[in-house]
Amino acid sequence: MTSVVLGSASPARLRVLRDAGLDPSVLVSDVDEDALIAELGDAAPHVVVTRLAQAKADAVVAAILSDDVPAGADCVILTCDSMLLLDGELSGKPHTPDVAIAQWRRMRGTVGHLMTGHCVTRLRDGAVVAAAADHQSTAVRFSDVSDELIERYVATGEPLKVAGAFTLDGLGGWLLDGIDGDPSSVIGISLPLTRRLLRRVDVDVADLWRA
Ligand SMILES: Nc1nc2c(ncn2[C@@H]2O[C@H](COP(=O)(O)OP(=O)(O)OP(=O)(O)O)[C@@H](O)[C@H]2O)c(=O)[nH]1
Repeated sequence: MTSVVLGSASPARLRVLRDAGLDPSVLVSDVDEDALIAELGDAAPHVVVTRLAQAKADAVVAAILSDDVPAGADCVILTCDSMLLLDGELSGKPHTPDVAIAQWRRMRGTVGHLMTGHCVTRLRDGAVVAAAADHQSTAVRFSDVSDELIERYVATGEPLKVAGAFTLDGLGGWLLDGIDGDPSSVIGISLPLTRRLLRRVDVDVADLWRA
C-alpha cells in the first residue's frame, strides 16, 4: 500500500485531501521561500511556484531519508506552493493588515490568477524512484468591494495568512464574483492535477482512497 505524506503546514491542503478520501501524514518543510524567490529573480511566475514546490519536496525527502522518519516503504510526497499573480506581480501571504488592505484595494474589481506549483515525489525503500511537477493557474474575479468591507474582512485576520489575501472557501468567498478553473487549486492543492502527477509516478489515485 502506498502511503501519502503531505509536505505542507497548510490546514487547507490537509482538509482538501482528507475530504477527497486521503489520510496523509504531515511533514512540514523548512524551505526559506523568500530566499529562493530572490534567487529565481525574474523567472516566470509558473516557474517560481513550481520550483518552490520542488524545493519543499527536496526538504521533506531529506528529512525522511536522514531522520528515518517512518514514511512507509512505498510513499508519495505531495508538496505545493501558492501565490497570486496580479498585473504581472506575484504575491504570497500579506502577513500584516496594511499589506492586506493595500492588496485588496489593488485587486478589487479585477481578475487575478492564483498559481499553485505542485510536486509529487515517490519514495520506495529509501530512494526517490520518480517525481513529477507542474502548476495550475486559476482565474479569480474579485468583487469591487468598498473600503469598509475590505477593512472589516482584514480585521478578521483570515486574509493575513493566505496567498493573495483571500480565501475561496472562507469569509473571502463573500468578496469574490467567481473563478474560472479548479477550486481545489485555489484552496491549496489541485485534485485533478495531483491525480495526473500521481499517474506520472505510476500511482492510481483510487488506490490511495481510504477504504
Ligand atoms: N482555505 C484557503 N486557504 C488558501 C486559499 N488560497 C490560498 N490559501 C492558503 O495560502 C497558503 C499559501 O501559502 P504556501 O506558502 O503555498 O503554503 P503554506 O501555508 O505556507 O504551507 P507550506 O506548504 O508548508 O509552505 C496555503 O496554506 C494555502 O492553503 C483559499 O482560497 N482558501
